[in-house]
Amino acid sequence: MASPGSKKLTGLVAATFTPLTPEGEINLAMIGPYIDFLLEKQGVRNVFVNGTTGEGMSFSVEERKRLAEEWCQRGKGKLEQVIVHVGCMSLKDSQDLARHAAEVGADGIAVIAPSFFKPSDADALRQFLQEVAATAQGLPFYYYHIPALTGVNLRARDVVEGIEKCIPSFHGLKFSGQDLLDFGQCVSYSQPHWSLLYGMDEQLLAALALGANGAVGSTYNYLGSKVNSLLSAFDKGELSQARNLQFQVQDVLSYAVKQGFDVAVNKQLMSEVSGLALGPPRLPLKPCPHPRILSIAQKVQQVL
Ligand SMILES: CC(=O)N[C@@H]([C@@H](O)[C@H](O)[C@H](O)CO)[C@@H](O)CC(=O)C(=O)O
Repeated sequence: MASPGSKKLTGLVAATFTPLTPEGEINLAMIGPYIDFLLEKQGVRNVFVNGTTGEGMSFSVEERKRLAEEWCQRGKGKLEQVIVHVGCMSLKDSQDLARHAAEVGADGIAVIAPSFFKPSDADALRQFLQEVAATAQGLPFYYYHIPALTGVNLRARDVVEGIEKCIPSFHGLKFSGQDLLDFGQCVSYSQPHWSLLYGMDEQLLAALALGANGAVGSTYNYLGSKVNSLLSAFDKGELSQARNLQFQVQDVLSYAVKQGFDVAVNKQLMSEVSGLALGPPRLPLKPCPHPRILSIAQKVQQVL
């Protein structure tokens, strides 16, 4: 298990897809080859498991445990960090997953806002996060902000207000929102050991300019190498090169959106580009016709 003084999470973090068999069962055998692909072909050394891209909310607690365990075991000595998303509608399920993540050697956990019964204010959400974090004390904890999917439109800046008083293991946030005012205010409030991870791949450069330390996203599964170049151009102050690389990512994503882009399409795209058989999505997501995937994959190949 990671210690409180563990290495700060920076750089690219792939929000992983969950491999399924053609029959729709979790396919643990794909995780080893998936890790090798990320390391060898994308230069991506961190993963975010069971999140949105990984359809985490569509799996049972038992399935999520088996997935977390496999990613931690296979990633040991290879990946730098495995962050496990443990958010659920039920506080008890989240606590169970958080405890389990600590037991299997995750490097951190993240929690999304519950979205059926929504927290009425930032304090209610902080209390929910606190009760989850307390079951995995010492394991770095990240708040996962994704208002477009949760419908919880609390400002992240309000959520992190005084958060370390109730969550001593708080290490930062994964900000998957468009509101760069809110993101900037989180950065300016943050502590040096926090990681501010941005989650909208199409506008990462803007978040880097505001002080993001890294990024968690779905496209880093297959555009990781390209976006690593963007990060190093930005670090060297080569802004026009960084902008050019961001524009290429934007071209791919705006093309994909025009074709119809969701987690199911994205997963099939990853299978097509990587050659890894990741299988179908789980219902309610539905597979998409293959020609559409091929056309988006061609667009991806053009920028590689
Ligand atoms: C809504 C959504 O899926 N957002 C993605 C992005 O990486 C997104 O796919 C990308 O910016 C393209 O729109 C991530 O923020 C999600 C994520 O990190 C996760 O899987 O937990």
